[in-house]
Amino acid sequence: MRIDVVTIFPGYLAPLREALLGRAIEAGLVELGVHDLRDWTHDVHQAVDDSPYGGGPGMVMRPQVWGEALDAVLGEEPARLVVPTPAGRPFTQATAQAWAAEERLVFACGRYEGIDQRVVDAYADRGPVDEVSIGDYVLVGGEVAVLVMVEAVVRLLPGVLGNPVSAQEDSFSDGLLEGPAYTRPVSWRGLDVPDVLRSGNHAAIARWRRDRALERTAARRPDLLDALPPDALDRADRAF
Ligand SMILES: COc1cc(COC(=O)c2cn[nH]c2)cc(-c2cccnc2)c1
Repeated sequence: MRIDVVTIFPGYLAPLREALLGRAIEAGLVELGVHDLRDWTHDVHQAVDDSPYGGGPGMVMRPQVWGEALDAVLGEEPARLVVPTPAGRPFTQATAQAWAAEERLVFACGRYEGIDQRVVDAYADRGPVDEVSIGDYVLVGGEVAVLVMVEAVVRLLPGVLGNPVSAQEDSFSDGLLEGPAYTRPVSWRGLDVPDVLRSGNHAAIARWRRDRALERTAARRPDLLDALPPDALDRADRAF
């Protein structure tokens, strides 16, 4: 997979070259290109924004600069263009799973009040364009959202995670939140590891873990329970 990011703050994307993701890049599992949007400006001020038509607060990013940058970065290769924005569709584990199958992802990091809508419109007939949100809050720019989405996607690529099974057993992969996890020591500050986890009874352990996941999901994310397909919960599950 090749990932390109266009931003006015390339340094914001430096963490992508650290640790697990950095090793995936070094191992050739993923290629990463980070591009400075200002490289496609031609004026002495390297202006990337301008006042919004119709008035209103803040500035809007200019279409011409983005057009030259994305033409150059996208080239002729097909790619999914992703624009992080509070106004986007929710980015979920399902989105990450789908994008992990893509050959190319190109991320456009907006700042100010956003990017002139014609940029999204102009590229919509060249290939898939996704305006996506990582949550219901407003950031100053899309760069942090790109760090989140790239990590969620790249960890799913074959060979990136040491133990791939954990990608399948992720939170959300069975539609529920993960329950509590424990490790040594068995007693810590007067708090003990639940006995069942040390019983060696794998059926009881699986039941206990499922019950804790259902309990946590009902308490913290009832919306996820409502979204489960009807056959997802068996009779023992319905005890919750
Ligand atoms: C491309 O257009 C954007 C992008 C961003 C950065 O992304 C996020 O904030 C985000 C992404 N997922 N959840 C939040 C922010 C604005 C923005 C700023 C101020 C007022 N209104 C909108 C616009």
